[in-house]
Amino acid sequence: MNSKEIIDKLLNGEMKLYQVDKYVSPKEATDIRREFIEKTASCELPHMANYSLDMEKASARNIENPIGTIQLPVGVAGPLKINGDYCKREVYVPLATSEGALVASINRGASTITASGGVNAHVISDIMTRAPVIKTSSATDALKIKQWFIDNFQELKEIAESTTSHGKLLKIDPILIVGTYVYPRFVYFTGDSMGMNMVTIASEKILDKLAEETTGRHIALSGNVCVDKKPAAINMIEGRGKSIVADILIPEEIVNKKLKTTAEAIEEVNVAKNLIGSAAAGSMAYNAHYANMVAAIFLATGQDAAHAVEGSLGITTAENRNGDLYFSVNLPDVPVATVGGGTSLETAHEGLDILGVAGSNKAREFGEIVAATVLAGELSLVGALAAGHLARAHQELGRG
Ligand SMILES: CC(C)(COP(=O)([O-])OP(=O)([O-])OC[C@H]1O[C@@H](n2cnc3c(N)ncnc32)[C@H](O)[C@@H]1OP(=O)([O-])[O-])[C@@H](O)C(=O)NCCC(=O)NCCSC(=O)C[C@@](C)(O)CC(=O)[O-]
Ligand SMILES: NC(=O)C1=CN([C@@H]2O[C@H](COP(=O)(O)OP(=O)(O)OC[C@H]3O[C@@H](n4cnc5c(N)ncnc54)[C@H](OP(=O)(O)O)[C@@H]3O)[C@@H](O)[C@H]2O)C=CC1
Repeated sequence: MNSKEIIDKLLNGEMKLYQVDKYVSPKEATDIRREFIEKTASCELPHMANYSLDMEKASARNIENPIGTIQLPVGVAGPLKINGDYCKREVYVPLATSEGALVASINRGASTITASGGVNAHVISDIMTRAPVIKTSSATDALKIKQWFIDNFQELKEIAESTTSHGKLLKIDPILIVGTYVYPRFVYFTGDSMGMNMVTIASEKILDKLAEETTGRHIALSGNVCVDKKPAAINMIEGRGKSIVADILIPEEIVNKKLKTTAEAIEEVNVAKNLIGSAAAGSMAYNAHYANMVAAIFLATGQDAAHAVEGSLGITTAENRNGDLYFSVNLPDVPVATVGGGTSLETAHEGLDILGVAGSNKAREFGEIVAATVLAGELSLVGALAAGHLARAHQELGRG
């Protein structure tokens, strides 16, 4: 069948968009679907058509019904000096965004940090979670299922780990009970992958065993106690992905020169805005804009963009120490990968290459870089608010 015949079949409803791949190569299928959309939406898509990415590879594992790619500008911030447990060097950070002033802001934070000797960063927890929901007939039965998980942990660990050569089931904790429903939170180590496919496959095996040995009926493989891609207190407290803390002491003269303000003013803004303002609003993110830095790095390096929701959680602290500024960011929930998922898409791999963290044994180093970048952007924005420069900056850089 040639492309004209396929488009005719698509237009008259005889073929579905995802069936095009059966007749032509992934690249041709992409072109045909795009042409079909151009016809049905009466528009032209020359920019989505223009890409260098290997669509055959992408359509095998990253995308269904592809019609092309989108492009976002990528800027860099740096040099950013990091004194981490895994990352001990200066980096230039790739950032994909369309928000004018954001890269400038992170760059200013990086400049402030590097002039101050670097930012400290520590990964304090490294896990990925999946929590199914299981239905029982009574709270008493629910407690029995909870006990079954506790009593059989070693065997369940072996079952889960039989599905992966890198994943490890660390614990099942907490096991929540709500009436007749049981929510065991399976906590895994997933190596350098973000791990959601890995832990989902492993957890399903555990549920097969549950079905064989108990009367519990699993209703859904994800019962929302994981908590994946939603903001949640359990993730803030227990952690998810990498939990990371980064901090720095910035000398008074550098605060004055680079941020055009004082430690006292920054402390005041942080308390009034990030702590009290967030509490008054019922926000779960006691910070100014972690999501900005997390989303921009995630887009540049092939992370799952929806996880920016989780990366937005966390608390910023700022202290005036006799004119010097102590500043910290605390990120409990940053799911990152240097293998798997979208990390092998060509531009994503290049983004990881800029940071020197593509491939195995790099995920914690990457986590520290994310946290250091978050500190850079957070510091600059809180500094701009303290100096009264926010509107001016966006007037100049966001409306050029
Ligand atoms: C815009 C600045 C940086 C100007 O800051 P400045 O101090 O007036 O600029 P400067 O010309 O004196 O330069 C200082 C440093 O900024 C950097 N810099 C300066 N200009 C550029 C540029 N064009 N390109 C790249 N880097 C730039 C550069 O690092 C430079 O230092 P150097 O390296 O030369 O020693 C500052 O005013 C700023 O950071 N403002 C805050 C902007 C910001 O953080 N926006 C984030 C988005 S806001 C948002 O989305 C969330 C929000 C606000 O709604 C959340 C909430 O509710 O809080
Ligand atoms: N399934 C779901 O419910 C959800 C899926 N996702 C998607 O899941 C994807 C991410 O899942 P994820 O499991 O990370 O990725 P992949 O499904 O891409 O799997 C990555 C695999 O890489 C292998 N691997 C090779 N080297 C390493 C290493 N050094 N460390 C760890 N693993 C290694 C592992 O194989 P082995 O296991 O054999 O050791 C691992 O399973 C993303 O595309 C994301 O969008 C997101 C949210 C939910």
